[in-house]
Amino acid sequence: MTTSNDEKWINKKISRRDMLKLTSIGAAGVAIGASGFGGVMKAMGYDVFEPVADSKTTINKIDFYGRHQSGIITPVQTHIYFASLNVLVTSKQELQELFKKWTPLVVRLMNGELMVDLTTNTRVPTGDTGEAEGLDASNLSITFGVGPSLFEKLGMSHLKPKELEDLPHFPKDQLQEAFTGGDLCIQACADDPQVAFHAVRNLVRAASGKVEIKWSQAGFNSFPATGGTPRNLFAFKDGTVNPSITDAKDLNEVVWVDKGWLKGGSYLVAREIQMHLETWDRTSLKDQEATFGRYRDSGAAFGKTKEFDDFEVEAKDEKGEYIMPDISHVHLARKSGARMLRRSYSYASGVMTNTGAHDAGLLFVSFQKDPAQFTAVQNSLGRMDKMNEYVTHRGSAVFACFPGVQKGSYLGEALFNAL
Ligand SMILES: C=CC1=C(C)c2cc3[nH]c(cc4nc(cc5[nH]c(cc1n2)c(C)c5CCC(=O)O)C(CCC(=O)O)=C4C)c(C)c3C=C
Ligand SMILES: [Fe+2]
Repeated sequence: MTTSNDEKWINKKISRRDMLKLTSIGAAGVAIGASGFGGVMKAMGYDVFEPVADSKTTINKIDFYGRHQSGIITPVQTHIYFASLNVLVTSKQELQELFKKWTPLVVRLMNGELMVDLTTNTRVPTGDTGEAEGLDASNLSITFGVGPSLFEKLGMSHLKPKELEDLPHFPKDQLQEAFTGGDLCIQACADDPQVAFHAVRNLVRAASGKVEIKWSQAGFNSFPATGGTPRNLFAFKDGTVNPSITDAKDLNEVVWVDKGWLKGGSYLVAREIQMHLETWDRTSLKDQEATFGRYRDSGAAFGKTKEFDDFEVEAKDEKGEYIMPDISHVHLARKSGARMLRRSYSYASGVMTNTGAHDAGLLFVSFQKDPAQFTAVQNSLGRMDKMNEYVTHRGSAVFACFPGVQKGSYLGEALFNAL
């Protein structure tokens, strides 16, 4: 690390007297060689941020640094561990310190490394909980967002983007506090469930006393051996119509925020949606297909043969009836005219104790440049969506996900610089 980099990350203002002290230490050449300028600053009580680089040798690794955070246009991994957190810190400065602390830890986790180097002292708790030892980086991505409630809590309301509001109540919502809201989110996705869980567990542990988990959800996606779109727990291909993650123009139109401190970031909507599998399993295949307006096996839209064949939502048959039923999920979603990048995961969390039914469903996750895009689609689905018979929305949250981090910077820097 260079001296100029170190200097950039000094939290407190350095007084002239302190600077003189430092200069004399430097002149005397004491200890600086071993620990560097950063070490000296730390010893003097200054909080110094030490960046960690993306590893060039780790296999199955997603880069941390870049224009955008990982986990948004990263190819979808097989597992998610999503945590919504409330902050216990009471000042912006403490929150900034937390993100400075988290940043190098996140790079290490995404490098497939332990959070901290192992100690041989068995008398103290270990710095890393250890369950990811021997596992590779597993394409771990970690995405941080801030929720509307954070801004008022920490006296930063003037910096809350006007788009960042709790989602409105939708007609069929049965939201439970236990799956709703949160000041911050950590979305960890990986091709190994333990790697994703380990990341969240250790980041929360490193923030002990500063954050608490409000709600969390583990999820999975299974990809066909030959590749392609995963199927949800209703057995339908889910994620067919999505912006291409390599089409920069489309992503700028649909996903990336282009103004203010959030420029290069995106809004994440999370919906915990229970799927009533027992009811679905009693439904004929014909009705199941009519629910989506797509064929189950091929994933093609009604009247088409291949999954990605384009369709005209208003197209009618010779009897003058819509080819894609007008109350089907896809018809209504498409008709809204709004677009989003969906990145959802199935979950199966045991049994509903009151009914004995599966507690299973979809952790719906979408990214968009404005949460209004989600609201437009959900309003279009409204009370009409034929899928409503089979699902219950029980959780909802929205977060502004920071732009990407450049080496030497830290998560959320643009927000804190705007303070
Ligand atoms: C408000 C946004 C959406 C919610 C909530 C939602 C829930 C949900 N969806 C499925 C299954 C499928 N959805 C499909 C397509 C689709 N869904 C949305 C939006 C929401 N879905 C959009 C924008 C689209 C694409 C519409 C289009 O333009 O074609 C499909 C079809 C295949 C696909 O394109 O992915 C399925 C299947 C479930 C099970 C669910 C909640 C549990
Ligand atoms: Fe959908």
